[in-house]
Amino acid sequence: MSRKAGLLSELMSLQRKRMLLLTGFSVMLGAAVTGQAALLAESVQRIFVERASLASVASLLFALLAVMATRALISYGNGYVGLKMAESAKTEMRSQLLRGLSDASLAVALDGQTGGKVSVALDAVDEAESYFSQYMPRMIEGSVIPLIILGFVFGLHANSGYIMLASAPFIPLFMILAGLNTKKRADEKFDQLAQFSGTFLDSLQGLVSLKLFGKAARQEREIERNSLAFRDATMGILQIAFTNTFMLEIVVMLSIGIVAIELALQLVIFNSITFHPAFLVLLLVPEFYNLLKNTGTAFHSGRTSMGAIRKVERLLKEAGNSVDETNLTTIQLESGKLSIELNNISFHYRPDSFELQTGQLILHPGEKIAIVGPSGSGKSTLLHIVSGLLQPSSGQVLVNGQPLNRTDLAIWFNQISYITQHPYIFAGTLYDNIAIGVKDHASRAEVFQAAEAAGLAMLVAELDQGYDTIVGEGGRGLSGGEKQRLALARAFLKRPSVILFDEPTVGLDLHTENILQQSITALTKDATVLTVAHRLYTIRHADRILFMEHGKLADVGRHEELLARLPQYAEMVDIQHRGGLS
Ligand SMILES: Nc1ncnc2c1ncn2[C@@H]1O[C@H](COP(=O)(O)OP(=O)(O)OP(=O)(O)O)[C@@H](O)[C@H]1O
Repeated sequence: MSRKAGLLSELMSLQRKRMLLLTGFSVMLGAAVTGQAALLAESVQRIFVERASLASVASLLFALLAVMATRALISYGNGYVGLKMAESAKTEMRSQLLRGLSDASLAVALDGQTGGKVSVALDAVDEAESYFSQYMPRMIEGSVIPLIILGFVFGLHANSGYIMLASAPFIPLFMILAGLNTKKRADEKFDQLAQFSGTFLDSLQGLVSLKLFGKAARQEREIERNSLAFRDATMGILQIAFTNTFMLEIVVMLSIGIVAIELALQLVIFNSITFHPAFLVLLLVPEFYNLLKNTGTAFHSGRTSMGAIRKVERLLKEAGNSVDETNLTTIQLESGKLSIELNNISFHYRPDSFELQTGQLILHPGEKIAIVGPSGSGKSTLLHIVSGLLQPSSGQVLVNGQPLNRTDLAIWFNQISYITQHPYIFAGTLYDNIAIGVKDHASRAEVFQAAEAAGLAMLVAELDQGYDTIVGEGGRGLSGGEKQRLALARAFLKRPSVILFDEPTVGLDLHTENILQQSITALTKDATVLTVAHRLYTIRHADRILFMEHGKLADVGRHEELLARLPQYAEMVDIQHRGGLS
């Protein structure tokens, strides 16, 4: 769905039927309110004024009871529809967020604080609930029932009707004045909450580093500062709410008082009205103002919710409009050897910063390509572009001659494996962590086979619970080499046509490196491979080497060719030969 119309109107358009239902309920509620007052006034008139026997008014009292029960039932129905509206709006917002964030490019995913995004997806969406469960039902009630009551009162006693008509606009006026301020404060509140959540998660994740650098106390103060700012923003909103309620109460009490005095004067001094209609009007007046007052209170919480909805909308905008995956897929890929063409790609993270430029380059099917170059020259960025995680600013990636669009990514991801230096291990069993390598279900035997091929069998044998050992956050830790092997096992299970690989530079002993190398050779046998290479072994055995410098491809060729013609390359190889000491 288009986001041009705004998230709120998008959400409201999904609620049309329920809004109609609420309007119907409100009309019925208006009839019940006036009916209840009429029956009550009639009962009082008969029992206390006309001194009728209880038996003669029994049917009247039963009717009154029935109307009261119906009113309660309709109110319940109103609340239920409101909750259903809130439920579906929250589901819609969360699924849009989930889609938006998972479809977002890597650059967007890395932008901003994770904790802030989590807070928007959880807290802001929850806060948006009252717009649908409170604000909308009260607003509909407030625009239907008071009109019914007013019409009824005008029929009974026009003067009271005029007083109600003259005083009623003060309530929406207060609502609007307070609401304008609430909207701004609600925006501030959610900014504070997102900042607080972001800093909190960031600090938790980096707790070890903070402690080691003796900065834990400083971070504690930062969290405290953020939390106090959030408290102040919340208290500011509550202050407005209390002032608003106080002002509304005064307006309501004054208005009821004026109508009551006017009725008393007409009844006692001018004798221009009888007890029955006067009492009926007196019963209806508080109903009228209470409804308007409830609308005022709901208006306040509605404005707070709008702030939350805007926060969700902003995050959705940042994530980029989620791609509608239906029928947009154009690329046709079959497993096997795939060629990749980089067609004059340029990319920058931000304007006026580092820029990657590839020129024209074809990676042939089954070719083993190594990317080398100084730190910061753009090797990982190039890998991210080829993987589809980053979208080029201009130029195209072509796979088997077909341009790779954002909509094709699901198909493309099915064909590739990207093994980074720090593979992510999810909280779960070792088995599940390997099994995510395939889109469809993999048999246990296939998972075991993949683990064995990746050299994980020895580790599994040492674990009490074997493949069912919980790893990742909160589970058993894994070493750098073990994580790499786990990532390789995922790839073995997937058997991709293209493998993108970011070799770890440090930390692996020769034995582990040997096991990994054997696994990698077996895995990459038939695939097209693009490796950010640090090991001399990989570089030497590559079919071609891309040498990158300042974001550009400085040269492309075989090891011997580059040694002969590119001094920077020769120097790099020399340093590697001397064990990295220069
Ligand atoms: N998310 C980002 N936002 C902005 N700039 C970035 C981002 N990621 C990387 N860069 C910058 O882009 C440039 C290339 O980074 P990249 O990680 O591709 O280099 P690299 O050659 O892989 O480096 P290394 O060998 O040290 O891993 C660097 O100047 C880096 O600071």
